[in-house]
Amino acid sequence: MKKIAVIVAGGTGSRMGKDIPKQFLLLNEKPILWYSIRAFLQAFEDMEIIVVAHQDHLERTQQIIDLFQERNKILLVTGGDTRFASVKNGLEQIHAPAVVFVHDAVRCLVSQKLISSCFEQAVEKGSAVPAVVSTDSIRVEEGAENKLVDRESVRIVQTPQTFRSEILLPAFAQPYSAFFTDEANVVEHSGQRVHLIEGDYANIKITRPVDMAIAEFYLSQGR
Ligand SMILES: Nc1ccn([C@@H]2O[C@H](COP(=O)(O)OP(=O)(O)OP(=O)(O)O)[C@@H](O)[C@H]2O)c(=O)n1
Ligand SMILES: C[C@](O)(CO)[C@H](O)COP(=O)(O)O
Repeated sequence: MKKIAVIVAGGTGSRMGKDIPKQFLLLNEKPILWYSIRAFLQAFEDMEIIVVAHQDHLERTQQIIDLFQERNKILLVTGGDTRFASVKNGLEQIHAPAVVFVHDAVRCLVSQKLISSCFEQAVEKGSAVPAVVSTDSIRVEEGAENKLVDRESVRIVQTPQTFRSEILLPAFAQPYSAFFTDEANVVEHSGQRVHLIEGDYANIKITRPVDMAIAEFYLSQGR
């Protein structure tokens, strides 16, 4: 079965508040995106990669791709205005049955173990979406009120969200909805069940400046 990682790097990083999108910020002298590409190249010999980049940063992204000897396995595609549109643009390049990993470029600490688990579970069950239990209490706001939610029933969802292509590609033919913040929602809305697997607390999404310090720490520990 073909293995294809769609690494979405088409965002602008508004919450990070830097001059360049966060996927190009350096950790130990290498851009965040570089670590995400490396993780998938290392996971499987036959991995193919589609990197989706913002139209204003195609050249910068290609320069990162060119750092890899395996650059012939990496295709660069232009992103869209939403994460959904960026993923869809990447998926349009897939023309044969495959296991497809959709991954946030900014989750650069993803482990080999998690990528392998996602693959095995997606082959068996059709989908594998990593998620962790919240370590904080959770409350929902309802108008002026708020109430506690049983946190054991809540999951914090990560990437790579991994699916067999025959499930994922038709789901992305649906018209865009603001609820489509990840692939799990898109697939579920298409009528398919989504299978959750155990995520990894270190697999953080670099979003705000504090996350850079956390990522630096993990890298110094050999991630
Ligand atoms: N139109 C978009 C928006 C997001 N992404 C990607 O989706 C991932 C997760 O999104 P997020 O962390 O929200 O990134 P940004 O949209 O860049 O950040 P912000 O919401 O703070 O602007 C990132 O790798 C981002 O580059 C994308 O490819 N295309
Ligand atoms: C896909 C995702 O990382 C799963 O947690 C998340 O939904 C991305 O959200 P964002 O608002 O685009 O950062």
